Amino acid sequence: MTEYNIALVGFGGVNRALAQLIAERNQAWKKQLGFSLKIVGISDLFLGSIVAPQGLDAGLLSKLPATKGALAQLPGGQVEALNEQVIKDSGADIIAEATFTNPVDGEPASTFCRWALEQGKHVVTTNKGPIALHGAELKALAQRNQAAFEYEGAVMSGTPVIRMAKQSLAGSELSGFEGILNGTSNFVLTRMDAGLGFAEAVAEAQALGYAEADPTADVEGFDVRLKVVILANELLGAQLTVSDVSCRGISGLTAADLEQARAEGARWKLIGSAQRLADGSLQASVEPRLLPLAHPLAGIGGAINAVSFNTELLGAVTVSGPGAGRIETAFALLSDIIHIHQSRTCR
Ligand SMILES: NC(=O)C1=CN([C@@H]2O[C@H](COP(=O)(O)OP(=O)(O)OC[C@H]3O[C@@H](n4cnc5c(N)ncnc54)[C@H](O)[C@@H]3O)[C@@H](O)[C@H]2O)C=CC1
Ligand SMILES: N[C@@H](CC=O)C(=O)O
Repeated sequence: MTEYNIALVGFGGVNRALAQLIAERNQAWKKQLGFSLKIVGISDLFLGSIVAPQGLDAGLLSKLPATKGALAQLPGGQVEALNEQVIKDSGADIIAEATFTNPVDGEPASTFCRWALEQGKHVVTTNKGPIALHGAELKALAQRNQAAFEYEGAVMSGTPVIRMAKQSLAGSELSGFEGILNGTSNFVLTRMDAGLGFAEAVAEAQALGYAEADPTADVEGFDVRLKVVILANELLGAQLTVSDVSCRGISGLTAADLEQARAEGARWKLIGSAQRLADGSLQASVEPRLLPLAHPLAGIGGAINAVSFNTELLGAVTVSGPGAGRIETAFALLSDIIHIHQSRTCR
């Protein structure tokens, strides 16, 4: 039975939910999955940091008060976020990186990934910045150091999309995709349809742990733009950058627009898409689209997301499931760890 030492970088909603899952399920994982996880370090900008090669109590951690420097209350804990020390010196085999997504340059999360990969430590991350903005470099670094770099949760949270499409749609001649790829904006549109104001709906999405630290990224489409870049580069062999994807969010939609759509038997949805054109070029966009109710994406409500892959051999293949949520996204980290474990033990 394998025990992986894991360090958590960023201890907000997602990594705290991972600690909760470890506390509740580690024993069951030994039997079901053939491994368990020991938390040997945590760092967080707000909570501080701790290195504990002997292992930390995941149950206690998942209930740590969300107060400034709270990790300093634990023996050996510090008020400062000593990210580099936690990544390099905690004895971690795996770094779970879940700090803020920076949609402009992907930092400092990309540097956290580099520190880990340079030392041959595996990285699992839900952060979209490093993959969308530095994906090729980080994948090459991982390969050079025989480390895994996994990021299933970066698109559609714990709903299997990236690995599923890469593995199971290989050979199907994928030509593009369109999808609802942001839980917050879809939740906001659904709540506005039920009569809530825009700001109240955004506040609800924040309270439920769906929104980015700055929800502008959700409602202006910047988050979906990163996801379109990730999917296009992973699945369509593209080398897109964010500037290749036109982007408009939902902040311009009013209650009157939604009401008019209802009257016309349609719904507004924020759609991210990329399509390979006949000349081989790729057209990619993020924009609100008015969908007739019969459209497969029109009925997707709340924080649920869905993506339809266009393939030559199967036609459209649509995957739907949670697009955001703390436990849902922590599951994505678990699925990355399972993938790492299986790749190394089932050769
Ligand atoms: N919450 C969700 O539903 C999903 C989140 N994600 C991504 O996962 C990541 C984490 O999400 P959440 O946990 O919800 O966010 P969060 O905002 O709850 O937590 C992020 C944590 O990272 C810490 N942090 C920020 N910068 C840091 C730095 N430089 N050094 C150390 N710690 C730092 C913050 O103090 C905060 O506690 C984000 O990148 C987000 O975009 C991806 C899919 C779904
Ligand atoms: N804020 C994002 C979280 C997942 O990427 C969303 O709402 O989809």
